[in-house]
Amino acid sequence: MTDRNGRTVPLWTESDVRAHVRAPRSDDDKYRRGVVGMRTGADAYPGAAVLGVEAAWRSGAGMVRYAGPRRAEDLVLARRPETVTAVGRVQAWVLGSGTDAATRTPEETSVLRDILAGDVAVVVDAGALDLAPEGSAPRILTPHAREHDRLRAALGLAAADADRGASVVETARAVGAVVLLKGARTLVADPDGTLVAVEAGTPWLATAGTGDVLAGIIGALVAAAAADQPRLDPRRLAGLAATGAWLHGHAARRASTERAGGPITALDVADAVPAVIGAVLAPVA
Ligand SMILES: NC(=O)C1=CN([C@@H]2O[C@H](COP(=O)(O)OP(=O)(O)OC[C@H]3O[C@@H](n4cnc5c(N)ncnc54)[C@H](O)[C@@H]3O)[C@@H](O)[C@H]2O)[C@@H](O)CC1
Ligand SMILES: Nc1ncnc2c1ncn2[C@@H]1O[C@H](COP(=O)(O)OP(=O)(O)O)[C@@H](O)[C@H]1O
Repeated sequence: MTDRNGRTVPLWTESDVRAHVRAPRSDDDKYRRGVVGMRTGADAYPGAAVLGVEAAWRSGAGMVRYAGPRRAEDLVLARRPETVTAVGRVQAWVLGSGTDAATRTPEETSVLRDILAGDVAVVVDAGALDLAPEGSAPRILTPHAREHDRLRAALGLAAADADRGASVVETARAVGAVVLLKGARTLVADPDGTLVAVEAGTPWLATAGTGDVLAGIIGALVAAAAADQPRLDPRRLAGLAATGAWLHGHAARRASTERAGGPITALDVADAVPAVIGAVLAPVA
């Protein structure tokens, strides 16, 4: 795929995806499959917690641990009683979906800072993006265009211009983390300047909560990879992020196809993820 400046930006393919999805094994237990920890959802947006947790389960997590406000926790457990609300070890974190930095408590800010200063890989979304620049943990940031511009402003960079690819590479370098810029064409840059594009979705994806689902999918992929190999380098994290976007887009297409090409909701996307993963992992004849 050639961008508007004549550069070639590789498109993420199904065989790239296959190399980043961990197939379950007979010697697995739930911890070997990877545990995702999620601090998402707020009283204003409790549904985002449900969407992300659902997506992480549907993407093959061995366990999902959830921590958030009481109302969000109740909704998560009503939808997914499998979810564990006790504190414990995780192989990947998802922070920020359905939260707002402006209303975050100092206690929550302190917990997020500690996670972002740790060794466990973190997917940083929505209301936690303001804390991402100060983090040292391996990080995947998942902004949409407005969030990307806010992040760039915090980094002292001008708003992204029409050359989205150059902008997202610049952001990834400045923040020292993988940046996944959402859109009809999702771009993933690592801090070394490698850029890939994911074109997998449908315009029906432009509906509330699909970004929360994407964060949950990526969290499960990172946890599975980290359960095998705890130290994931930025190139690997970028591959896992691109894989998440590919699965998400194909799940959306599948969900729409099941509805005669009609509209979908965010939960429909999460529901369709297992069939997409199954097809990717199916032995090629
Ligand atoms: N079910 C849920 O709980 C959901 C929670 N969400 C969470 O909601 C939070 C905010 O995300 P956003 O992407 O909205 O944040 P943004 O701050 O990027 O977007 C809000 C912007 O949209 C503008 N806007 C609001 N309503 C509009 C309208 N009707 N027409 C045109 N412009 C309008 C506002 O002026 C503001 O500038 C995040 O934490 C996100 O994760 C969203 O994912 C949606 C679903
Ligand atoms: N026009 C579009 N075509 C295809 N995919 C889109 C389009 N617009 C948005 N998306 C995808 O939908 C998702 C929306 O995420 P986000 O903006 O974070 O929504 P929310 O905050 O409501 O969860 C992203 O994965 C993005 O790539």
